[in-house]
Amino acid sequence: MSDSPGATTTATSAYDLIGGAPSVREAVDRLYTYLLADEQLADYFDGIDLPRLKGHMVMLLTHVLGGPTAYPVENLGPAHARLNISTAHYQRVAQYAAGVLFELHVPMDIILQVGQVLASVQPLIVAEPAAV
Ligand code: HEM
Repeated sequence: MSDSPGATTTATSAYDLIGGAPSVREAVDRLYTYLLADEQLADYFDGIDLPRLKGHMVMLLTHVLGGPTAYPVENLGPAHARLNISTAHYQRVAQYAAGVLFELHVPMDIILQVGQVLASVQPLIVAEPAAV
């Protein structure tokens, strides 16, 4: 047991573990580079304010990793509602997100943790099949 003044019991967040803000920014930059280069996905981002979108994604990823920024997850529904996103396209984006984290040597446990959060917001992002 240590009572030294500098001792801390604060658990290191996944955010700190992967290198904090610079790592998150790099992950988001790479993610949108891949999404815009994918011909199945690029059209969704036509006319979108990309710096603003990246800023929100940085906030979301920071939030998910236990970092200092909050992002109201309930905003995801309204943000994607008009886009009519299919499950296949959702999966494509989620796979790119996992791939980017892997590329940046993020530990697999954290990638899986992020993946669970992405899965939990899938219903907010994917359009329900139209009732006929
Ligand atoms: C995989 C899970 C996804 C997450 C976590 C996510 C996250 C986000 C976030 C944080 C925003 C910004 C919302 C705001 O303005 O506050 C956003 C907007 C947007 N997302 Fe996603 N997204 C996902 C999937 C997708 C998919 C699958 C597509 C299309 C294939 C997509 C296309 C867009 C577009 C075009 C916008 C901009 C909407 C606008 O400003 O009008 N997203 N997304």
